[in-house]
Amino acid sequence: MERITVNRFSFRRKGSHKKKDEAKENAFDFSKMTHLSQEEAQQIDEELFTEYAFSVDQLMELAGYSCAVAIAKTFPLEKMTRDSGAILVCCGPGNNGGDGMVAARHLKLFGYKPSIFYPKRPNKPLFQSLVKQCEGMDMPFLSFLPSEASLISDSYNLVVDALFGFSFKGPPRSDFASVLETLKNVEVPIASIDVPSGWDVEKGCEDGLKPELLISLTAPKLCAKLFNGKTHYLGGRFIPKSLAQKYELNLPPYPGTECVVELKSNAEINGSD
Ligand SMILES: NC(=O)C1=CN([C@@H]2O[C@H](COP(=O)(O)OP(=O)(O)OC[C@H]3O[C@@H](n4cnc5c(N)ncnc54)[C@H](OP(=O)(O)O)[C@@H]3O)[C@@H](O)[C@H]2O)[C@@H](O)CC1
Ligand SMILES: [K+]
Repeated sequence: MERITVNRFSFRRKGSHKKKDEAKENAFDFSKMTHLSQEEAQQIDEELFTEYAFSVDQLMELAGYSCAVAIAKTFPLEKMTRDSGAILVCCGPGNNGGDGMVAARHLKLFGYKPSIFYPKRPNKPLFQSLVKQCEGMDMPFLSFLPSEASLISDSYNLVVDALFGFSFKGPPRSDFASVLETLKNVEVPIASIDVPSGWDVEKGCEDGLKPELLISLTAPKLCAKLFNGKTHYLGGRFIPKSLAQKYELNLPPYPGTECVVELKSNAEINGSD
């Protein structure tokens, strides 16, 4: 490795870090990547709060930010054709919905035009603040979701699915069943946060949503083995090394200071591409 010495300090020559990261990524065996069960995902989440004393809003901010970055990398603003970057962010009643509002806030700062559909709001300060932040940044909240999928496809470039994450237990109850049915029929791409909503966290769902982008947080869940969309990112770069070792998480390294890392598609992993 080439080093330059300036006074007493020694620096790696610019670019050598990048090459090292790329080499590590290339060396990663995706066929051995960790996929979490629902219970493991919930246990890790719980430990982050209890053993490591993180607060929910800290992790939600990092999770949502990484989703916004993955979305912007996959669907660049300048390629969007409808209403200069209009996107629809659908948020559910749990923390997955919270990630969705954080992602919406960052996407707005990146120049997109998010509208939010948030039909079931928990009566908790965290979620009330997230709503207030989004309203304060001029993001409209839809009072209902058009039941005709074509109205959504005509108005938005992308739907962000932040309805349910790793705590979903199917089948979807009536209030959200119709929302999921509508989203199944939209023709614009869907970006799902952590788990495609309506999918069983471990077994997936054959006739469920078919997102084009999936952003797995912490680690892919078992259902991600059935994800056939174009792009898969890992985000939520907040896992302490000791926790990763305890759960034997085998995940590709994040490049440099990036908050997301792109994962190989299942077709590439299984060699059918
Ligand atoms: N460590 C990490 O990686 C971090 C992850 N984070 C994020 O948190 C997400 C997990 O969040 P979560 O645990 O709050 O649950 P989530 O999946 O949003 O949904 C629960 C809600 O759904 C409801 N519900 C369930 N089944 C239903 C059904 N069949 N039909 C209808 N409703 C149903 C359920 O209702 P209940 O059954 O309680 O009445 C409850 O209201 C995770 O995926 C990631 O996005 C980050 O924010 C922080 C760090
Ligand atoms: K989701």
